[in-house]
Amino acid sequence: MNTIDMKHLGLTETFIQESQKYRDLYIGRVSSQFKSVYKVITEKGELTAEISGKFLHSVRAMSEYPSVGDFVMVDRTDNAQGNGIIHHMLTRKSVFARKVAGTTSDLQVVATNIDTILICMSLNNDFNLRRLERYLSIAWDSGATPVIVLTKSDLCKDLESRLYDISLIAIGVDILVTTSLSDDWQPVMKKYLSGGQTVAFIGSSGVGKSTLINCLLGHSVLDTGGIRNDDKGRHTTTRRELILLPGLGVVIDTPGMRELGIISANLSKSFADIDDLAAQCHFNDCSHKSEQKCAVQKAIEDGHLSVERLESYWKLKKEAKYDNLNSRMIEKEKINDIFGSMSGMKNVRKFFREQNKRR
Ligand SMILES: Nc1nc2c(ncn2[C@@H]2O[C@H](COP(=O)(O)OP(=O)(O)OP(=O)(O)O)[C@@H](O)[C@H]2O)c(=O)[nH]1
Ligand SMILES: [Zn+2]
Repeated sequence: MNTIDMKHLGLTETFIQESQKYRDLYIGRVSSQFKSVYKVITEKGELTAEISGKFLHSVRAMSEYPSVGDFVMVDRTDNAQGNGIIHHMLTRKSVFARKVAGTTSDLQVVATNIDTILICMSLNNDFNLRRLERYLSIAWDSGATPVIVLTKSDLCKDLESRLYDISLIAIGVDILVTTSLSDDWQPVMKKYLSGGQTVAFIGSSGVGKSTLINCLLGHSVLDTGGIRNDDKGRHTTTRRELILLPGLGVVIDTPGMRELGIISANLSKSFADIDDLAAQCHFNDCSHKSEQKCAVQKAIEDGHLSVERLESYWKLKKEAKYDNLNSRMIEKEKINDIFGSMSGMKNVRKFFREQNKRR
């Protein structure tokens, strides 16, 4: 088995230091999770592992279970003597969570320890500024840094005006223009992956996320919207969720990142312009609808702010009803909501097991 350079897998000094608390264990990174079975990459390769009983009992909230991207302490580096046991999880630097479809209150950690979220939007029919605002809000909330990746530039005739429109809503965010017909964009994108950094791609189906990942890899690991793989491909149905780019870093590509349901959003960053205006309204609790001396309405009248952007802000605000909390805090709130009145952790564990069954 090849040895893996753990630095390229995202292992930083901070994680190494924290790991030193745990003797006789090895550091690994979770590459996939299916029910209670994890795949963990260590320096010796990938192994199958499960959580120790003690870990299970120490868990206080669902978000404390390991997810794809987490660094964990595991008791072995291969499966020669059976499944590994995960004893601890190292402190996360970012958390990407979403609400579980069909329920109003569950929040699920989708992926962790992402440095950069590459928000993909195609320059042809998928182009939609309101959707971009939504993705930016989600990305900022996770603790990772968003970058806008505009795809399929070969299909776009008015790039200049699109870039201008985006510059008005994506304050302080890098923008990258790509097309699968050339690889001019690759050096810039690789900047976000160098030195073992972790990126994740989000964006609507069909915008070209898999195509970009395959281009970066130089070969095809992911099915794209085109022709299906050959027979070999069909049998290897479990898709890779954590992809190591040799000499660079890590791409996280989990189904959860692709199916963004209702969101947890940080609007103070993605709509900083509206917040700044609101601070100038005459009334502290101005709703920017019909109040006198409303700076937001004034900006609309003066043409400095579009009605669509304000409506998008309201819509997201309503959707993300816990709008002042970030994902991590919401996770805690949810647990309190769900289990506060019941008999504690027994229920949390039961809930987690049922969650697993449902997946
Ligand atoms: N013209 C053009 N087509 C592209 C480009 N990038 C991708 N495509 C095509 O767009 C289609 C969808 O690409 P995918 O990479 O599968 O899209 P995806 O975002 O991974 O889609 P999901 O897996 O559904 O999330 C495929 O037919 C690609 O060949 C591009 O730069 N230009
Ligand atoms: Zn106002």
